[in-house]
Amino acid sequence: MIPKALTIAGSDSGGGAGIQADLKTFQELNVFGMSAITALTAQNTRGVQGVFPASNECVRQQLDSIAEDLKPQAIKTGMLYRSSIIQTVAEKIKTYGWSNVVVDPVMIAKGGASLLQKEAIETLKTNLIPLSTVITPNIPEAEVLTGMKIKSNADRKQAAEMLLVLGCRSVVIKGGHHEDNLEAIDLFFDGNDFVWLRGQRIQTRNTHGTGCTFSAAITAELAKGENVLNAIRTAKSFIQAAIEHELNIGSGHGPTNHWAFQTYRMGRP
Ligand SMILES: Nc1ncnc2c1ncn2[C@@H]1O[C@H](COP(=O)(O)OP(=O)(O)OP(=O)(O)O)[C@@H](O)[C@H]1O
Ligand SMILES: Cc1ncc(COP(=O)(O)O)c(N)n1
Repeated sequence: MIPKALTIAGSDSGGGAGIQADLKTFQELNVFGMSAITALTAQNTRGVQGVFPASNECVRQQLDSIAEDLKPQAIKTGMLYRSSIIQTVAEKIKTYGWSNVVVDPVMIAKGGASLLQKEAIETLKTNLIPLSTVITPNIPEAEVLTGMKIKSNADRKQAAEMLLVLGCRSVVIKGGHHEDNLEAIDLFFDGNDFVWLRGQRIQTRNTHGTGCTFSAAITAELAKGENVLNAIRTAKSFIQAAIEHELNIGSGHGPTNHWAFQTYRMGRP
């Protein structure tokens, strides 16, 4: 059986983040990729020049078309933009009984553009996060979702505990935004164990789409039947390779190298 994964996210015309990063990642991990697009963005490595959200009906129909014919073994959400799209997605996850749900609570693009309306944060917390197998906030997103400041490792553990109370089955709080100069360390928590996932921090500005790529890699591994922690370990290895073997495309924050994992590194750390 060919594993199939679905991404529900925004399109990045520049090809480094969003739907484009997700489908490239699925492909590299030998998973058939499908997409439901929540918004079109006019975007490049310099920033986001325009955001054009889809109608609820457009999102609904894409999800129905996929569900009626193609059963995804895992799904991820990225940019959802507004409350009513989150509600639509949550309803469809329940209607179709989709499991292995990865929620990347995308809020703000690197250049500062808002990819989620402020009033949608509550809907994300109450409607979507409780349906998720794992959520993958970066540190600023975890701060918004918990209302606490995250500085120390102890803070991050406390935030992970608070996020689990929202109803997700597990959480990984990514460390890309941490001030550590030597390592990029992510924290996994599933209610029992805290696991720190370490990687060498690469000094580069070519990190556009790291979060999307990381959560897409988790989704691809879940679609193949891997457990959550193994899926996250592979995703960490995938993103490490993609940042390390940079491409230098564009004049701003360039995309990561989605070929690198296949080319240079096949295993988990
Ligand atoms: N400079 C870096 N070197 C190595 N790994 C990194 C670097 N930056 C981020 N990572 C890793 O990439 C993954 C994504 O983390 P990050 O915190 O950057 O997510 P994000 O904020 O959602 O992405 P973005 O900043 O692109 O929006 C994590 O596994 C993180 O540890
Ligand atoms: C359509 C879209 N979705 C998400 C992101 C954030 O990307 P990331 O956090 O992976 O850099 C983005 N810039 N554009």
